[in-house]
Amino acid sequence: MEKIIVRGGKRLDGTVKVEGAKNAVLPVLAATLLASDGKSVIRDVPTLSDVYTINEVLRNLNAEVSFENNTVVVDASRVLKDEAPFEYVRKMRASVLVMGSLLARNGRARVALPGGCAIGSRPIDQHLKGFEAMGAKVKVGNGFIEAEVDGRLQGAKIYLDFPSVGATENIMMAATLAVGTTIIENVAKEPEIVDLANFLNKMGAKVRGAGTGTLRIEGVDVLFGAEHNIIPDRIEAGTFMVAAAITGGNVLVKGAVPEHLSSLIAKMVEMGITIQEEEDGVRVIGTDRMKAVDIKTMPHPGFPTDMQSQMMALLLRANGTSMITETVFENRFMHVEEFRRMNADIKIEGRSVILNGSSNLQGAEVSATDLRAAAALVLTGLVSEGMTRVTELKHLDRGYVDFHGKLASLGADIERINEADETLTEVQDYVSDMNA
Ligand SMILES: CC(=O)N[C@H]1[C@@H](OP(=O)(O)OP(=O)(O)OC[C@H]2O[C@@H](n3ccc(=O)[nH]c3=O)[C@H](O)[C@@H]2O)O[C@H](CO)[C@@H](O)[C@@H]1O
Ligand SMILES: C=C(OP(=O)(O)O)C(=O)O
Repeated sequence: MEKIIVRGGKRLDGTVKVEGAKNAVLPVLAATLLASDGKSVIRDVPTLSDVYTINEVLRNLNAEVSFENNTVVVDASRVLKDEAPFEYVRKMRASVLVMGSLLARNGRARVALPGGCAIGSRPIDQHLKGFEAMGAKVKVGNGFIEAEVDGRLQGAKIYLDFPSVGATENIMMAATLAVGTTIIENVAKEPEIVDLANFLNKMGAKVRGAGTGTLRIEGVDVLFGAEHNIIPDRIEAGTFMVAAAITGGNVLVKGAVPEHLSSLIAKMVEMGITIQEEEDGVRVIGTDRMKAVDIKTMPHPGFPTDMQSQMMALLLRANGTSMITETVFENRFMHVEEFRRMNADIKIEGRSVILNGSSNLQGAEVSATDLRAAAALVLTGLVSEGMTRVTELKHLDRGYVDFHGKLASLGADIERINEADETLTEVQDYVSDMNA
């Protein structure tokens, strides 16, 4: 088993570069299936396990896929299969994003039902409601969802009950090849939605309104492969901004786009942290006197749920009591128990967490419950007394490239080891304690 080992107490200093966004590249790669003519070339693709998984899903559907030097090339011009099996959906829920493309391209899609996951039950009823409104018949059975349409999908007016990111993306992709115009109301406004719409338009689609609450998609007859650069990962950027602040350091997060991070920046400034927008990124200068603040996660441009656990780590170092309310996912507080193992003064009250910033954090062996929790536990380790070991790194690898290496380059005392190497580390620590 692999572990990250962090020893607390180092201030971070230097520059760290952000990768392309996981949550932008996954729908963009799903959208490459819409091109029946020409290859798509997608650049700035991070080497994450989720990217390898979606590439496998595409190959399994009969697309030709290569991934080298952060560039994925997809040729989806052959006849595509229409089934995404459970082995992929189980690994990565975003596999359901191929459904809209397959339905539009083949008139049929069969995708394994995603189960629940560590952050809630995560139904996909809004995706299916959209497909049905466009004329598809949807059946659920034997662990699969099947959607089928006689001929082509038809443009429709669809209202989402909640601005779901995945439903907005899946319905948008399906609507690009529908007959007539589709209007989707109450859609998600995340930067990743805008990135997907930009890519679809480069393929020949007619998508308007991305980034606002309403999308208008005029269907076209055919889409072509296109070239695209993925936007920087605002959640990875935010995670390094917190890393800088939590250690009282001074770090330039290169590639961070301030407009994508406005709610996080506002909260960090409210805490007394200095944030400077520079030409090529965002600089964070920490302080020893951070103020407690309240946070409520919301769809974009509200505070992102994907930054909730990292912010929790940061608030454990602020002066006073903070409250964090999670409104996007029903159960995204699994990391709270792990923080308690690190001596955090923190409790769950319904959909909120109340935490006391004067906690005397102590290193412990903790287990990551999802990818952001993994990052947050490492961040807490950076400021805890003694050694923290973080396990279940498969979660971390879904969303962060070389997380420990990047933190080490900023001065953190951190390493990633196999369990077998740990005995060696313990012996080395014992020897250095004896010599001290
Ligand atoms: C790959 C990707 O981009 N993942 C992001 C995406 O996930 P994802 O697209 O799954 O998130 P959604 O915005 O769809 O989900 C938000 C909430 O809506 C609910 N819901 C969603 C769809 C539906 O049909 N019915 C329904 O009830 C979900 O259970 C959840 O409680 O947006 C989330 C919210 O910003 C982020 O945390 C994820 O990192
Ligand atoms: C929850 C996340 O991702 P996913 O939707 O892929 O599980 C995330 O990126 O924090």
